[in-house]
Amino acid sequence: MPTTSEAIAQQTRQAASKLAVLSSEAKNQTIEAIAQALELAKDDILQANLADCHAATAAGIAKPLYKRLQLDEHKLRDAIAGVRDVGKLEDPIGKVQIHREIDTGLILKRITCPLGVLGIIFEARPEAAIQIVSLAIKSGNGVILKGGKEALHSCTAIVKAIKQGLSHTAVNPDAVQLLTTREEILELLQLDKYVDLIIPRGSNAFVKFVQDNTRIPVLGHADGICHLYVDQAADIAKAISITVDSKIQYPAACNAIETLLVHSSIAAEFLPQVATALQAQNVELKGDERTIQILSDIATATEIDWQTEYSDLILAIKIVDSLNEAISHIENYGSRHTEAIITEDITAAETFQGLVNAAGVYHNCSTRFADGFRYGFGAEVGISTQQMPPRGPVGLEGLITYKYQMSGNGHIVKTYTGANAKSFSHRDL
Ligand SMILES: NC(=O)C1=CN([C@@H]2O[C@H](COP(=O)(O)OP(=O)(O)OC[C@H]3O[C@@H](n4cnc5c(N)ncnc54)[C@H](OP(=O)(O)O)[C@@H]3O)[C@@H](O)[C@H]2O)C=CC1
Ligand SMILES: N[C@@H](CCC(=O)OP(=O)(O)O)C(=O)O
Repeated sequence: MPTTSEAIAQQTRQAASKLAVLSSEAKNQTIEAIAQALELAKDDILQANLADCHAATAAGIAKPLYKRLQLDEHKLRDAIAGVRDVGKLEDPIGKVQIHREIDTGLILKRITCPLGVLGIIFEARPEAAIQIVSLAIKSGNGVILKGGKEALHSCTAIVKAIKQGLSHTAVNPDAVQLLTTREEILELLQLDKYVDLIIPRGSNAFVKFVQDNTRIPVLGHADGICHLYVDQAADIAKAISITVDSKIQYPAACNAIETLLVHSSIAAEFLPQVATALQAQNVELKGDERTIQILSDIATATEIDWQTEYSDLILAIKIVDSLNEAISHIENYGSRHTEAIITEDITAAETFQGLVNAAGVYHNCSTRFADGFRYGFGAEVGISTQQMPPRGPVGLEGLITYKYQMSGNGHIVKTYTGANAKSFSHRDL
């Protein structure tokens, strides 16, 4: 007797195999139908989100996490616009990457194709479900979603609307599914027969837990312990504005900074100004001993602070004596997500961007740019923090694979071996 999750995964697999061979036009019509269905269900979705927000408030959710959970009319409108943006992107499926004559009449092609079925577990951020589904459909994949428990009603209303939209298209609504409990996730992890990729968006511990408990390939989207290093050659005005944006523009996002590293030769001038700007936005500051000598009214940062992703209006500050010291701090405590340097010294910027090992290494701009929409990918499934590709914001390209197609006319390998071996032509067509 299959478990509920197994039955769901089986249905998703069947629906996905049909979706995989749909034309670009049919997929784009489907994406438009999803956008329209979400618009039609707008009131239900916003109502469901209100219920989630009330429950989360009663449970004492932290303010930045509340903002992440909240789906107002503007956020929903932007998410629906994002669906249509994905529709406008080039179809990533069926692209011929290699077209080669191996010998006369023997032709090799490498062609992009969908992965199959994706299992995506994400935090309590309802619009993520919308972004993920649009990318999954455009890349020809079925998708099984599981959102954070605080977003249960919102995700249920969103997926209901999406399925409603799909019911008028060439795509079977079974291609998109929602799981709602942790127990179902544990079952999902065992379903390597039906699921081709698991993407866990969550803490390092959760991503590791998933990796340790499944044979399905895992694309980890883990912690963002992001740093901003203000170099001795920084432009102070730029440094202040970028620090404030990187911290407060969306503090619960994984690409917000948690630690500010400041070169000692600029610290006395920079720190009081940046502290005023950050404190005006209610950011709580913590500093190492040298920082506290300049900013006497802030708390002391300890070893734990360098390891912490606050996801909140809190920032740890450390003074360093060199670019190398900043790089080595990031090497020790960074999570390979997004790291930035503020400097007018091009050599320092190049050294930082060359040596820091992270998915994003930025110069003179905010870490908050780490985002699929801002990179021009239309949307993102999340931000991969693993070393192997896909790395950073994952868009359509991260959801496809390829296959080799070969066509001959009775060709056999024996012809190309032994004393009278024929040579391959290996001619790109
Ligand atoms: N790189 C990226 O793209 C992203 C990274 N993150 C990172 O995730 C971290 C925490 O985010 P947060 O919102 O608290 O997310 P959590 O790690 O608490 O939860 C994320 C999802 O994982 C599920 N989950 C967590 N633990 C388990 C478990 N043991 N078994 C089954 N399911 C589980 C949750 O389910 P349930 O809610 O039901 O418990 C939820 O659906 C932060 O470090 C953040 O930076 C977050 C989003 C994107
Ligand atoms: N790319 C997103 C942040 C990535 C993300 O999903 O973060 P999170 O808020 O932890 O869910 C953004 O810039 O808003």
